[in-house]
Amino acid sequence: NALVSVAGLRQVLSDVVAEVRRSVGQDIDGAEILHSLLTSSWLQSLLKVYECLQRYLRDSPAPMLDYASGLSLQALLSAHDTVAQKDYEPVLPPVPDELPDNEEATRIVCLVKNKQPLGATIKRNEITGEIFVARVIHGGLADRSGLLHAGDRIIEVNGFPVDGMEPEQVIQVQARSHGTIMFKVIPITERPVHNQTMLYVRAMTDYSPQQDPSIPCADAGMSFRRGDILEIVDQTDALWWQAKKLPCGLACAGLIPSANLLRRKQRESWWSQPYQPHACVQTPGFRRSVRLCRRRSHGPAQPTCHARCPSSCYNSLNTPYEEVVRYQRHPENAHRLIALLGPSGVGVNELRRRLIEMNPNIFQGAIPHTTRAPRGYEEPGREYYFTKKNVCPHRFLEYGEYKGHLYGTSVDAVKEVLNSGKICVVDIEPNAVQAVRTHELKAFIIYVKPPPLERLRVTREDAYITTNYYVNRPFKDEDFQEMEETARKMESQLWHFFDQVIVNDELQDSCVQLLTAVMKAQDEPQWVPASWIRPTAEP
Ligand SMILES: Nc1ncnc2c1ncn2[C@@H]1O[C@H](COP(=O)(O)OP(=O)(O)OP(=O)(O)O)[C@@H](O)[C@H]1O
Repeated sequence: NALVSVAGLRQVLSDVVAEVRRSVGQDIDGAEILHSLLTSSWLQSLLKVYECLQRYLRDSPAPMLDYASGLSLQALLSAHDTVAQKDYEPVLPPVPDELPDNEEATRIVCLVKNKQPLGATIKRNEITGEIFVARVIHGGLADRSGLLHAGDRIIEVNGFPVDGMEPEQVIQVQARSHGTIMFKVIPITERPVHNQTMLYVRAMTDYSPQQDPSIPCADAGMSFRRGDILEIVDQTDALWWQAKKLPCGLACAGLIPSANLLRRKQRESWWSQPYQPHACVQTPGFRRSVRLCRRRSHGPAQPTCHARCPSSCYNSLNTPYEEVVRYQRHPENAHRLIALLGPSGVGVNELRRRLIEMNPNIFQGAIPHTTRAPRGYEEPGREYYFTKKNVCPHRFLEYGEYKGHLYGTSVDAVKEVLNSGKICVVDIEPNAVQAVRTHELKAFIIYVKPPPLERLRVTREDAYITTNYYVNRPFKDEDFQEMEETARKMESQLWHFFDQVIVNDELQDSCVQLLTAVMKAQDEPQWVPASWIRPTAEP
């Protein structure tokens, strides 16, 4: 017995190795798999069995009584019979007697209905009136049965011939049945080859099947929000994909528009909307901090090196889904850039300053460039990099002008901190989001969100706001309202880029949350754009 079990165990372990190899081949993060594998309850149970067997081999226990082995065999057989005699619900109806002559061609499929939907959609051939299975939803009842396939022709449902019926009538027939439902089908002869590779995407837009009249079956649809991570499980249909939302609670997938279809829908709705002058978060959100003099200007927006639109307006029109992969920084690789973003006055600088103060050996800001002359106490490369040239030709994350001089944070300044082994923490404007989401900086973007108005009033009672004219004064209700308005705009345009959201209510709590998020970004697996890891991949 022990030998048989050891052989079985060996089989299970080699299956596990094969599974790990397959997953590694599919570019899943290795450490995460290993962790989930080692903590899985079944492996623990398996190891316990193994230990028992080892102990058995070592101690070679002998039965206390001669007839003990006979007794245990009897007990085993009796347990087997009890289980085998149990009636499992429900009883399936008998297979009909009169099968058509060409019985080879038909198949009787009985499915036991539970609370779940059937997980298949149907369509009618408008010329012949024949009813077909249009699609089988991945992980649904029909799919798990393995007996119904897209393209199967349905002849009867619960004994009712369905040819010529409207799809809605067929659905009514099946809805009336309780317990089991029987289909008579002519299976499709050539099933499409499923050549699925695992694909994960980040949704760059919101979608609701209930508001989409073009979806073949709204009940089979899946809604999602910008920023959600979706696992695409079926792309057979060019228009309607099947996907699951992660972290995955449901076994059953839902229908979502394919990238092409969604792009088309977005363009159509974009054209049909009344013209609005560019409504991106530009100047209203600009920080007032003196540091970079990115003052709120009352004139038109300052052009910046990265003056492209930061938000969904262009970006998500081209890429409604961004392909993502699981990425975990290797301890020897540079840290990910930590980019903080939030409406002016919310506390981005305060949080950044406190984080760096907590441990300046680990956290550091990037040193800005300026075209102004150094002051007496300033040392080049400490407060600023002093440059005579216009800062724009450098690769700048952002820059602005103050009293005729340019100030800016360059990609190189960020990289210098990262290359020194420290964690670089910067605060960015909305228009720098794209500039930090790159293969080389791999920014982890933290959005600092204002708490509700009543909490702002309480927590900011003794705080001071830096106004446009660099005057510190207590916060007023108008400041809070402006902060919330900017927050709304930022969220509506950039939500899908946020890796973490911190509501800056109690400052101490926010600092703890920030530190936790920063360490998580460096040490735990995260979803990142696939193009960061495979730079040659299509963006
Ligand atoms: N959670 C908080 N509770 C109380 N006061 C806070 C909190 N967060 C920030 N503050 C205070 O609010 C004021 C504005 O914060 P901070 O300067 O960090 O804003 P900011 O988001 O960087 O905006 P800007 O760059 O426009 O100044 C500061 O006086 C800061 O100490």
